[in-house]
Amino acid sequence: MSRETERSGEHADRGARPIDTALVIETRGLTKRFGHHTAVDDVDLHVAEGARYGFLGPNGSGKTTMVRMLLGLVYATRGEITVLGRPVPSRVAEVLPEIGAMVEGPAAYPHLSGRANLALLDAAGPRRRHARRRRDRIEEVLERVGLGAIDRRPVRAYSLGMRQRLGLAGALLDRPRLLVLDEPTNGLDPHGIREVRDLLIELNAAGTTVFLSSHLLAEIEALCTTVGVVDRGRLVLEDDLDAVRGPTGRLVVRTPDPDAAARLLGRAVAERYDHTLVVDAAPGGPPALARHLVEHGVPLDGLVEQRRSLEDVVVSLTGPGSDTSRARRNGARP
Ligand SMILES: Nc1ncnc2c1ncn2[C@@H]1O[C@H](COP(=O)(O)OP(=O)(O)OP(=O)(O)O)[C@@H](O)[C@H]1O
Repeated sequence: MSRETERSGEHADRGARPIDTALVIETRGLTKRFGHHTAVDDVDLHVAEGARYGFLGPNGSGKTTMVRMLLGLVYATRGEITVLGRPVPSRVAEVLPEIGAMVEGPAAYPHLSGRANLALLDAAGPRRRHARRRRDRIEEVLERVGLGAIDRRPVRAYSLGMRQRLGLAGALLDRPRLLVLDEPTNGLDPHGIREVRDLLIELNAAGTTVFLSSHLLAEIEALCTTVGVVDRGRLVLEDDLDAVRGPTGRLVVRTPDPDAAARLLGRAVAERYDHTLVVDAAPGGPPALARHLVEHGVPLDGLVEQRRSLEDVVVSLTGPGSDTSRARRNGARP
């Protein structure tokens, strides 16, 4: 799948294209304006069933607005949304029971305990009829998000990380087919971030499609299979992460004797640091270069294709955060 999006130009066939049922989220020409400001601008999003989709963009680029529209919490100015095969917002009530969501930080009653909050959520959800199993469901999701040991303290005494986990527990209550999470690791320490990542990978392996927004490139890179990059409301890239991080046409050579390697390879060496050389690829690829080096007595620790980093791609496609650039235009200090 490769869908580098057009920066301008309308999609003539947009209205005529049938809905792709392999997609759990699809938007066409989705636009949201707040007054004169366009927060989301003509976005065609494609989230495949089973994907871990990372919606990446700088602060103020429109991620939260997009997520809120997907859940029917904000109405679009223009465009169409289909989630799990149903149009949103007109039939959002039919799909919400299959979606676990956490938007703009977890919402909870601060004077109640985490368990009491989950019990209220559970009672309001589609499983409310199975009240006898409520306690088990709550313990199961608390365990999954690493809050199995919480006591009766009210949520107002929780750290931001604990609230985030509680929000995630709430999103998991109904074993959703689709998880929509806005900045799910906000406020977590590195240990917590890793736990949430492992949990999302585990849920995804069991069949849940994961859509998450983040401004954290490393988080998307470590977790996602597909990435959508948004910049000032526009989707500037949507592709599989493997394709985005495609080969650069160079090879990375690690050797205990970089001087000998550099002498042998001459002008093919594009960069050099410590025991690593970045070399223009020649015909035959890594095997031919490895043979050439070893035949000339250059010992090798490793030799791999160099791949573009997600960071390089994103920086080349995006500007500074839209809030920053707007502030600059208005003469304020960033
Ligand atoms: N209700 C609103 N009224 C007016 N402007 C809004 C409203 N909600 C969002 N915006 C503006 O729309 C733009 C996109 O905001 P949004 O919160 O969607 O961005 P974001 O990518 O989620 O940012 P962050 O990463 O900082 O949360 C911003 O410039 C924001 O100020």
